[in-house]
Amino acid sequence: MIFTALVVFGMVIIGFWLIPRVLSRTEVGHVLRNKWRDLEECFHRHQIYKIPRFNQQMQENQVYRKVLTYLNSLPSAEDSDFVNLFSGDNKPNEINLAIDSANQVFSDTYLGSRIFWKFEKDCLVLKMRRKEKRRILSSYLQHVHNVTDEIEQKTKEIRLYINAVNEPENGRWISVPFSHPATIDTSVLDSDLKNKMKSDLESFLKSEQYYHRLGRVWKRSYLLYGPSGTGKSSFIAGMAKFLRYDIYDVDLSKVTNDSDLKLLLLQTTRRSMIVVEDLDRYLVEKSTAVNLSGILNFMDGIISSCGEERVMVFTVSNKDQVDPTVMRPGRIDVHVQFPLCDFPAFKTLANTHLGLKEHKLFPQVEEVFQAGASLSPAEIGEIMIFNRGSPNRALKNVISALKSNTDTKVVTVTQNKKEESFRLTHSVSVGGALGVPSGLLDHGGSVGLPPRLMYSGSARTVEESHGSRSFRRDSIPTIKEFKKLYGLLKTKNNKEFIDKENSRHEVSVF
Ligand SMILES: Nc1ncnc2c1ncn2[C@@H]1O[C@H](COP(=O)(O)OP(=O)(O)OP(=O)(O)O)[C@@H](O)[C@H]1O
Ligand SMILES: [Mg+2]
Repeated sequence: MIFTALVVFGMVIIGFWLIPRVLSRTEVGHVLRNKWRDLEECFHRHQIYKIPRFNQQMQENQVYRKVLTYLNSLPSAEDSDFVNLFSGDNKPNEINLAIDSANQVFSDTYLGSRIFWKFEKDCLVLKMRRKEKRRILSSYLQHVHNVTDEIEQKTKEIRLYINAVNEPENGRWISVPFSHPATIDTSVLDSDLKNKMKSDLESFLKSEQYYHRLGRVWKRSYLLYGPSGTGKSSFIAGMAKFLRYDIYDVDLSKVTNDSDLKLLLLQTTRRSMIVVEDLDRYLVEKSTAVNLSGILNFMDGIISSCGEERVMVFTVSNKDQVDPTVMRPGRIDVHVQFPLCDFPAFKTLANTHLGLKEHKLFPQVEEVFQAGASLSPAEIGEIMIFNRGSPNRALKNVISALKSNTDTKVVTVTQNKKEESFRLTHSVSVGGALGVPSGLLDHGGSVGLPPRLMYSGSARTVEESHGSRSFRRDSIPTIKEFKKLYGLLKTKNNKEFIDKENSRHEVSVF
């Protein structure tokens, strides 16, 4: 008797333990759950909304597209009976899941209410309890819109827009997909600075209400300043990728007047980054038809309705040459300095470019840096890339390049006044706009300096000189002349940047 009672008791326990598990893991459980939900819904009156795929003009209904994106992101979509697999649009190796319209119902939960979606011929059907529609309908649709926006923002292809001269049929901008490999993390800069920049950008993205409460245009402006080859353009690429914003790269030399600049701004879209590179050069050389007030108005985004949700980025080599009104707080919100390479930055480059964490030549490199030598990260990076097959040779070449830089400086100090009047405003460049290389490597180079710097005659290699002598843009200077110029340039850059050592990697948020 006792034995039978124990057996029954054991079976009841096993039954209670086993049945829920079997039901939760088998098709039977799934079907039963669905049937129970259907039964539950039978006791409620429902409201039905239809979202047609096409409008009366047979154009795609944007709401339909958004809802479809939203439904694909729901966990119930992943668990549904049929799922389609597609390769990614931009990444063919990626496999994406997409819901199948075959007679399936997708359920969603919002503010405690259950909502059902299903496909019908060329439309999506939304079903919710009638008594709940007032409470949740509009905020649910807003929620769908927000989630979709976020997904689209994350997955959208970034484009680079360039202002063309007179292309009225296609608008003033022409665009290409932007696939620059640089990110904020790959920039060799102080990691604290990079984190500050990331959180600044992140907080900008979330600040719409804040800006509007203050009656301000929702935009933020950054000034990236530092000598050529210090990574400003690459950083812009990283910022755009971080924000997932399109880039509008304004070439001021192609802008015909102030109103043309306004027109360009009008034709940019929300969530974009407007970039003006080398602003100091345009202002000093007056090589643009836009005058200072035109640039100031452009920076202020006076046409507020078309200046919303924009990030503006300006780069300059020399901040001191820029009219202070351009940089007043509010017009430029954040200043970021891009310094020449120092020893810690060199070590990062050695690690990323050559895979070296330590090396017996590092103390020697440090010594040369301590003696005041410096090159841009671009110059050092080029030496490393060129010699990447032999880290030893790469380091030796970096040392000789740095030493020749210091030696030339010593010579420069003793040079007569006439030679000192050489002054380059924007002279050595290894990267074009947004880091697109502007010249081909010439492999005939010898020690240290990257061959491109030694031998390239590309337009940007020696761009301008002020003073008693000048090189034509297309002339190729002799190595001796070039080194002389190069040394003089570095003296100027070093002085500026050593003077500013205390404010190194400054981010000032006004
Ligand atoms: N701080 C850095 N971190 C990583 N890479 C860098 C850095 N500085 C320069 N480089 C590399 O050097 C090349 C040139 O850099 P970039 O064009 O961004 O410099 P820049 O400051 O914009 O120069 P310019 O003022 O001449 O336009 C790029 O390939 C970039 O990857
Ligand atoms: Mg640049």
